[in-house]
Amino acid sequence: MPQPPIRIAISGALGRMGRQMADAVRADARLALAGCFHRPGSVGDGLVSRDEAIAMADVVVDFTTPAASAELARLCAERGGPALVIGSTGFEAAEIATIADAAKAIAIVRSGSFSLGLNMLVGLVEQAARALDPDDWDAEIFEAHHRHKIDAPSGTALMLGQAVAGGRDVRLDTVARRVRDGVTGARPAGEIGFAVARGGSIVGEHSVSFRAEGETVTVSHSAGDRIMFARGAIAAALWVAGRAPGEYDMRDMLGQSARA
Ligand SMILES: NC(=O)C1=CN([C@@H]2O[C@H](COP(=O)(O)OP(=O)(O)OC[C@H]3O[C@@H](n4cnc5c(N)ncnc54)[C@H](OP(=O)(O)O)[C@@H]3O)[C@@H](O)[C@H]2O)C=CC1
Ligand SMILES: O=C(O)C1=N[C@H](C(=O)O)C[C@H](O)C1
Repeated sequence: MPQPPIRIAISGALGRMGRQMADAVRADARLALAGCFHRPGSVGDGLVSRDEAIAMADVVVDFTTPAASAELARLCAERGGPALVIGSTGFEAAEIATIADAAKAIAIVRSGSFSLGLNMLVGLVEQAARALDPDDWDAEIFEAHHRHKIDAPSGTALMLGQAVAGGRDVRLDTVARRVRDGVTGARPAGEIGFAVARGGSIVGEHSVSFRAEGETVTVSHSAGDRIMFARGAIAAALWVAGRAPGEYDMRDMLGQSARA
């Protein structure tokens, strides 16, 4: 029996990822575009209101801002659905708490990267971090993005940082060095460092280096086109439709959750 298409609403539809998502959904026979919405009050250009889009959808896919995503999660939870796929990055703790609370009522997949390749790399990074003694091997994460990006380090860089911290059985926030400037002192063992570049139209470059006396191990991921983020978000939407309430990530979806 052919399944009816999953109805997808797109939040932030006029953004870089929103436009990619709308094209990808239109091109996918398993999906129907339930409605595209932008900021509240923004209509025309094929847009509907947020309320209309939510009412028509099985899943909302959201690439906007942390504040907009948290508000959307609260709203969907209040109504008992639809499910959510959140790709926004740069969250504060309070916004993460709002999303966690909403996930008690609806299913939410949230990831700093919907790239399948990147999520595979996260597993490799965790494995390397587990194998390489932090007293000898310094972990440093580098990311580069286009000039329009507003948050740093990127959501992906923070995922990679979590993977290093997870492999070392430490909490990232206790060892992360997100910025260096001035006389910083020598590098403490166990620190996880972040470096950031912004410019031009770079879609997304990430690398993790482990450096010891006399040798370096580097793994990296290079994004050439936003379409693969859209394809990953579609895979997440198909996976989360009709799923029990809870907060999920790409690794749950790929069957390799490392969560305690
Ligand atoms: N997880 C992943 O795989 C990926 C994540 N991202 C993340 O997704 C987010 C969006 O990225 P990108 O598309 O490049 O950014 P854009 O700025 O191009 O798009 C975001 C859009 O959201 C709109 N917006 C703001 N507030 C609301 C609201 N309350 N309701 C609906 N729409 C709203 C913005 O409108 P306005 O222009 O008027 O401000 C903007 O058009 C970022 O956090 C980015 O880091 C990006 C790529 C992949
Ligand atoms: O803002 C972007 O463009 C991207 N954001 C995500 C992030 O913060 O890691 C994913 C991707 O790198 C593109």
